[in-house]
Amino acid sequence: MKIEILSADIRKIDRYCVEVLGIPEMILMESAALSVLKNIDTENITAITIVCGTGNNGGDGLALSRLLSAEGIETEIYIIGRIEKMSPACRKQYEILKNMDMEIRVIESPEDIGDLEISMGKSQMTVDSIFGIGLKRELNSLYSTVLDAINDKSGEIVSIDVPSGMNSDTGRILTNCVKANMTVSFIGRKKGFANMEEYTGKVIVENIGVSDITVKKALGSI
Ligand SMILES: NC(=O)C1=CN([C@@H]2O[C@H](COP(=O)(O)OP(=O)(O)OC[C@H]3O[C@@H](n4cnc5c(N)ncnc54)[C@H](OP(=O)(O)O)[C@@H]3O)[C@@H](O)[C@H]2O)[C@H](O)CC1
Ligand SMILES: [K+]
Repeated sequence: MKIEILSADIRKIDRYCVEVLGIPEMILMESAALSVLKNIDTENITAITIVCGTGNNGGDGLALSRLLSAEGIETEIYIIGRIEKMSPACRKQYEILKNMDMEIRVIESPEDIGDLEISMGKSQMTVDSIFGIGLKRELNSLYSTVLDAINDKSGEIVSIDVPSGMNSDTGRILTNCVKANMTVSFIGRKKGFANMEEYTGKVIVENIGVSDITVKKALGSI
């Protein structure tokens, strides 16, 4: 889509895909993860740290971790926040990784970010999948500390859908924000990205298998 899009529109499109077209949420998530993978130079990267939240943006990151590890890339996976808070799709991705015996470290307190800092320092890339279009309110010290650490310790940074810390509708920074080299955003360029390249880096829009006609139907414009 060439238009700039609001989170409310993305939610309508999501609902339309799931409830009217019958596309399972997990399929949309897999498409999202595959579209991020497509934009990562897997030939030249050996280690990636993936930092996930507990919503569906985090679920995208967990799905991507599985795809990256299948490519032979060393993945260091972190979840920020409490497991009990996970959205159903994020939890499902978490359970799949657990069934695969993949190591996942959970950080619930800003004092516990030591391993994460070491992982990001050793990796060539950090994937930011903490918050997408679902970010609300100012960040607490756990999240603001982690976002600062991502900016300080990472090599290249790729944000999934939205650089974490930014309101995707307005571009407002809630406390602080990841400064990505690249943001792979889904379905449409988010309205809040205008003049925010310092945080988004290069923006790539991927359709995740949702056509322009589906978008128009979902939004009631045809
Ligand atoms: N059609 C699509 O584009 C698809 C997008 N996908 C991905 O899904 C996310 C949106 O997922 P959602 O679960 O709605 O939202 P987020 O993951 O961005 O965030 C929700 C969680 O974050 C918590 N939250 C929000 N603000 C804060 C804050 N300031 N501090 C701490 N925690 C916060 C929120 O908790 P609440 O307490 O507020 O309920 C949630 O736990 C989209 O961006 C894409 O990446 C799909 O995967 C595919 C389809
Ligand atoms: K993100």
